[in-house]
Amino acid sequence: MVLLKGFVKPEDQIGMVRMCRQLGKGPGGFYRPSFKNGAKLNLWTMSLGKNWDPTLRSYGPTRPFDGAQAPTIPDAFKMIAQTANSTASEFPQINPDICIVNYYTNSGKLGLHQDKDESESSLTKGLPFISISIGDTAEFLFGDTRDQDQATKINLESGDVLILGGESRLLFHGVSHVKTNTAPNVYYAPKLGVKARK
Ligand SMILES: O=C(O)CCC(=O)C(=O)O
Ligand SMILES: [Fe+2]
Repeated sequence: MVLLKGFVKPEDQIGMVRMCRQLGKGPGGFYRPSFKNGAKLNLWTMSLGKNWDPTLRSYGPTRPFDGAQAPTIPDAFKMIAQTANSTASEFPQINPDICIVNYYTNSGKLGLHQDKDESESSLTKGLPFISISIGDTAEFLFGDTRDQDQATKINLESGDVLILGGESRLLFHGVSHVKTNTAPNVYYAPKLGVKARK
């Protein structure tokens, strides 16, 4: 696991927020997904490149509930993710074809989970996912099990990039809470997590 503090320049953070707002309002934009039992997750999400269905736990070109096609991943997002990826030279380099954008309001959170719905070959090669945080600081948990009490806590601040690859690719991770009004600029949204992967 590699954490690049303050990796994304302030002007690029603002550009990403603008782009997410614009894409989020269009077809395939932000929605609040549900668990299998019908309860809603505490975040808004959209998938770029390919749609990730949190209920089916699989990828496809369109999303089942409204038929919307996943918008294309903006080049600027790919560029930032790939530059961060090459900085963490211990991990293989990817050309991301999936980007999931999570938008957390003040009460937003995400339980401990593994990201393991990517292709078999992506997982066995330990291809990294690259997670860019923008906006309010999030308390991020990670560990070897789903046990929240044993997890390590770190703050993900605006502009931080976290890369999980190789041995750390299947770590359990989640967002315990968002620290309201900690973003460096009022223009920024509450926390946005932009995750690029293959
Ligand atoms: O938003 C984040 O920083 C993490 C999100 C996450 O783990 C996921 O979407 O699988
Ligand atoms: Fe995840």
